[in-house]
Amino acid sequence: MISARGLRKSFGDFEAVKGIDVDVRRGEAFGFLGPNGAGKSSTMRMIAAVSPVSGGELRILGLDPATDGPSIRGRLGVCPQEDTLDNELNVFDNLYIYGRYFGIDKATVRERSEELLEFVNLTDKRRSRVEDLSGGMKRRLTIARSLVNSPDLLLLDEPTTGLDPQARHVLWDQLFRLKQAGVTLVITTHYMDEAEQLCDRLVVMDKGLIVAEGSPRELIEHHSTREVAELRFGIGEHEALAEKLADLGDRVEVLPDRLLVYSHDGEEVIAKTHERGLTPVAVLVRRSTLEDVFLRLTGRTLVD
Ligand SMILES: Nc1ncnc2c1ncn2[C@@H]1O[C@H](COP(=O)(O)OP(=O)(O)OP(=O)(O)O)[C@@H](O)[C@H]1O
Repeated sequence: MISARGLRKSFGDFEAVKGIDVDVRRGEAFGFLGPNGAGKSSTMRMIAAVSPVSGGELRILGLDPATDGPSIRGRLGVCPQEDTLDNELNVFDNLYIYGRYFGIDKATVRERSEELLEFVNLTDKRRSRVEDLSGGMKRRLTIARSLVNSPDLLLLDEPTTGLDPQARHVLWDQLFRLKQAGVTLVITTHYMDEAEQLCDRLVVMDKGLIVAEGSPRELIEHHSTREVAELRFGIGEHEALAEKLADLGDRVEVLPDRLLVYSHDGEEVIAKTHERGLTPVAVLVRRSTLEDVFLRLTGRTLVD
């Protein structure tokens, strides 16, 4: 569905994407995970054929965005980071008018709009004004709109940024159902839980480069330990204590408010910490996540 080789994007002298290789296969959910400024949106806009490639090769659905932009755009669904719904129109007309832009006939687009409203649970809001919708409803309507032309490939740029936890879960559920229906999903996100929930495969991006690639499970197995013991001591104590606890795990990370000890047995780390006469204010043992992978690879947290 997508093939990129040495793909680059520059803005003047600044290189936002510094030569990346990506392959997205039909039917998978593929993610770009990285912090703000990693180059995810710049990559996504090139894939959406709305931003010219600065270097390297890019094929979308086997087509070249430089010469086949209109054909590519007609076959994609795009859900941009910012909502771009038409506030002047009601919910139904946002779908209907958008569908008509694609040249779909009136009866088909009407039927399709009704189906999509049903799919995103907005049927009872069909005559509401867009500005009266909650943030989660607006996102769902944007996703419905991006599906009006029945795309094979759906691009979602930060689909749940700014939504509350419940609205995020509703949206994940809908994206999961789309994937089951055979739609290929490409998602950018800086939420590691979103990447873990939705993506079959992902690339971790940082500063315009891909720093790792694989399924969430592969990335975690390869770059982290099974468990992490989180130890919270008094403010300012973490740096010095990290040295004292360094031998308890594969490695220790110092965050401003806690120590992370990476080990296959987190409970043992905590027991040994107490044996050494150290008493953390709070402890937690958890499984490694993609956040730990990112920290390992870049030395920073995703939400910096
Ligand atoms: N039109 C532009 N002109 C100049 N610089 C840009 C432009 N668009 C993006 N950039 C810069 O390119 C870098 C990558 O931005 P990009 O939006 O691709 O990152 P991102 O990973 O999607 O982050 P975000 O989640 O904040 O969108 C940033 O440093 C950004 O300031």
